[in-house]
Amino acid sequence: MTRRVIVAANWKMNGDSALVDSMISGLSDMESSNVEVIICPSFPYLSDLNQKIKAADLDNIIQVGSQTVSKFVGGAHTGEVSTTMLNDLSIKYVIVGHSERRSVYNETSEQVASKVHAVLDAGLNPILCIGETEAERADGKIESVLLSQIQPVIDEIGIERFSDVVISYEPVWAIGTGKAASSAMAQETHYFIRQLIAKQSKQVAANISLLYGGSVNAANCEELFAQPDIDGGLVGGASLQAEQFKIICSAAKGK
Ligand SMILES: O=C[C@H](O)COP(=O)(O)O
Repeated sequence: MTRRVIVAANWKMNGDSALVDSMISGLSDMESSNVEVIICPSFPYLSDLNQKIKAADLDNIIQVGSQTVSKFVGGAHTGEVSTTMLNDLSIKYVIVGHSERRSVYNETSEQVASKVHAVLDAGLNPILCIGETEAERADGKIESVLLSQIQPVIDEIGIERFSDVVISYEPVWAIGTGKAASSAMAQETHYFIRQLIAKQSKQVAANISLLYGGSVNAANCEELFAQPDIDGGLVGGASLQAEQFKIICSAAKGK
């Protein structure tokens, strides 16, 4: 796949039917652009949001994504949701390996790799989250941590398919803290990620989309998205307000 500009909203375990409605009305004047806009609500709202996006004629601008998925295709897995079910609801994107899934639900990089594989095999688009903790950064382990999160996925799906993966670099210390990485710091890490992939395929490194996540807001998005190796963002808290989210999506236009 070729390099794309993407702004994705991760609502996490926030929101309700009222948020779906207020988001549709707040984003109703959004215009088509080079930016792929994705909204990822919790499972119960996927279908409602998708249908309302279509009804509002926004489906050529906004797509819907899931926040996680099972690596299994079906069967006795209580509480899980499969890629087949997401396809049935016409969901196009899946966030995989968010740091909250890794730390709270103990998802390993190998399990994350299996999920990415399942997502690709189902014809869906994975957004693979990677990022170091504050302690890992302080210990100078950023590069080894990122490699340990990326390599199992490449080993699982092969380097050629890796360009179909969207990566979101989210330093854990920047998530939900209001302390975003500086644009220079984020660019430096994105450049490192692209070089790391280039060692295995220059073409994949050039084509892969690298998003930044972690306290992106209306005030810092422009500077972050102006960086050459940042292709958009994965936005948590600021995506719960249509006006802020629109500003963030606009900042990615023309990249
Ligand atoms: O998936 C989104 C990230 O975890 C960022 O969340 P945040 O924008 O609330 O810091």
